[in-house]
Amino acid sequence: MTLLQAHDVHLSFGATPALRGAEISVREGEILAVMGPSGSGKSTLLHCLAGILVPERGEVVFAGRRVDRMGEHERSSLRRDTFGFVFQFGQLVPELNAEENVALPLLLAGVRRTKALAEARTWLDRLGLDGLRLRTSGELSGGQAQRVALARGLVARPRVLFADEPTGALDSLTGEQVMDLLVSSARDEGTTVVLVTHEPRVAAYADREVVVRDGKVLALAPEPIA
Ligand SMILES: Nc1ncnc2c1ncn2[C@@H]1O[C@H](COP(=O)(O)OP(=O)(O)OP(=O)(O)O)[C@@H](O)[C@H]1O
Repeated sequence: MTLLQAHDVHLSFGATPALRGAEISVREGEILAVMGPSGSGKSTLLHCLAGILVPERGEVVFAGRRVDRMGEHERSSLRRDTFGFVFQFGQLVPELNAEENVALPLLLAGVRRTKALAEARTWLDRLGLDGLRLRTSGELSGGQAQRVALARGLVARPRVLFADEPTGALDSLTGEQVMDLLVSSARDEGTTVVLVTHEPRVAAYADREVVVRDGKVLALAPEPIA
């Protein structure tokens, strides 16, 4: 079943067209990799799907709801309550420790602090970070910080996890560890994942790949079975 869809989406930044009639369908529970060269429009497409940006033309539909027609308040509730995010550079709040960073989405959703922190600890344990829960981002390695960011992206049990180059700042071994955790956690939780990456090794973790080129989405045929 299709959970999230963009149809004929156009968006420009000034004179620069970033999306020019993008079409994409994301099925419930799948891990979809969005590939393509630098500047092709991958991040802009992710931002439109996630209700961060509003297209100038076209439709974005999540679970039957027109995201492109929502006001800022409704889109921000959707992002907070239904979507999770992991970005390239973790973007942890530097003043907070790992446990508090992970608890943030729950606190923003109104969950009591003790409950939110307990849930955060569960996720830190799951991602092998139990010894690091009181460290701030400055006291974590890049891979550890990105695992904390992953825990934060998943803690509120989002329907869709948007991951924009989640391993882009990591060496390849650390990147693979983060992808292993991302994929296994998403599968366990039944979370749908939209993964933007330009690395084929990262895209190989996905169930399906599409390529963005010049603001349009090209679907790839499935690999023939050898
Ligand atoms: N906030 C912005 N202001 C101006 N131009 C932008 C902005 N965001 C993106 N663009 C432009 O829109 C086009 C698409 O950018 P986008 O970031 O979506 O591509 P991308 O495929 O994700 O690239 P990369 O892999 O390098 O991150 C590019 O030409 C980019 O320079």
